[in-house]
Amino acid sequence: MTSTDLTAAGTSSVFIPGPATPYQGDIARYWDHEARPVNLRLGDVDGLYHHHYGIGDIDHAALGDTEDSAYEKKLIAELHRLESAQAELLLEHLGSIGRDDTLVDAGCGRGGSMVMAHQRFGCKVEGVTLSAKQADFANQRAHELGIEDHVRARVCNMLSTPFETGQAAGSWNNESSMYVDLHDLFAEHSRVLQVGGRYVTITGCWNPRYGQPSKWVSQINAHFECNIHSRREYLRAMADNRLVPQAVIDLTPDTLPYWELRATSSLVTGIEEAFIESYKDGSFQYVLIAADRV
Ligand SMILES: C[S@@+](CC[C@H](N)C(=O)[O-])C[C@H]1O[C@@H](n2cnc3c(N)ncnc32)[C@H](O)[C@@H]1O
Ligand SMILES: CC(C)=CCC/C(C)=C/COP(=O)(O)OP(=O)(O)O
Ligand SMILES: [Mg+2]
Repeated sequence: MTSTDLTAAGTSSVFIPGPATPYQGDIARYWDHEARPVNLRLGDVDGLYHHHYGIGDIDHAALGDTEDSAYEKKLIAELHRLESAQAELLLEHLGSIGRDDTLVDAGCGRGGSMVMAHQRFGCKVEGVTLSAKQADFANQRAHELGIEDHVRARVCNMLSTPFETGQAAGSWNNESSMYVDLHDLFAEHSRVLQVGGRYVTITGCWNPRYGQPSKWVSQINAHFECNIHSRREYLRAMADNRLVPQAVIDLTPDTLPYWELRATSSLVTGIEEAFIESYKDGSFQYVLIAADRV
């Protein structure tokens, strides 16, 4: 078995098993090397670093005149505001969470959603990511904010977590479920959640009404080395794992303004067209699913 001793990286002295599969090794490397300005410059706005997209209407008054020398800075702040609004919507769907509760963020990235969850509920938040760089980053931010006793990221496979059965009052995947088999994923959430606990995901999924994944969906998969599932697959895998949907919200119209604004910025990455076109032709959807663990 391969292993990583993260003592030198400052994260933990515990023995961490290597990736469960060669694919997971690819994904760990991908996120270890990720440093796109569209993510870092947005995170620098207020110290919440996200790896997900935005929702909501553009505040044109806040953006002001495109000719203004401060316009680009305002544009970055606006994109960041929309990404944080996305995380707020996800957290809202966790329902009422107490200070003594524990939440699990599966695929936590640099930890922006974890910090927001702690600030909202005062509770413990445990995150897992395949990337040691991301876990270090998230733990460093928690330390800087003085919340390291409540917010912690670990290098760990979300399909096989160290959490106790029934430990969590809530758990979520924020744009991280397209890297795993959904039956395996929901079996693990179902194990970790207490009965009556709440699971929430915000994800991009292909639309069964379109027929099969469109060329745009294939382009997004290739760009991120992920495997986008269909909406039908989500609902089936939840039903098979004691997760009963309470809300299924199509956020596609709410995320389009974010993409159209982002496409005009200097921080474009080249994937904007695929998101805009697939949302418009109906082959791809941005959805929130909130489910009760029964
Ligand atoms: C697009 S990022 C989303 C990050 C975060 N949820 C957010 O909203 O900012 C995808 C994340 O999923 C994580 N991930 C992918 N497969 C994973 C797995 N099998 N176990 C744990 N984390 C995984 C990656 O390491 C990365 O942190
Ligand atoms: C909705 C779908 C299909 C998401 C795929 C997962 C993903 C890579 C999310 C955004 O990460 P990011 O914030 O690092 O990406 P970017 O650099 O494009 O902002
Ligand atoms: Mg991003």
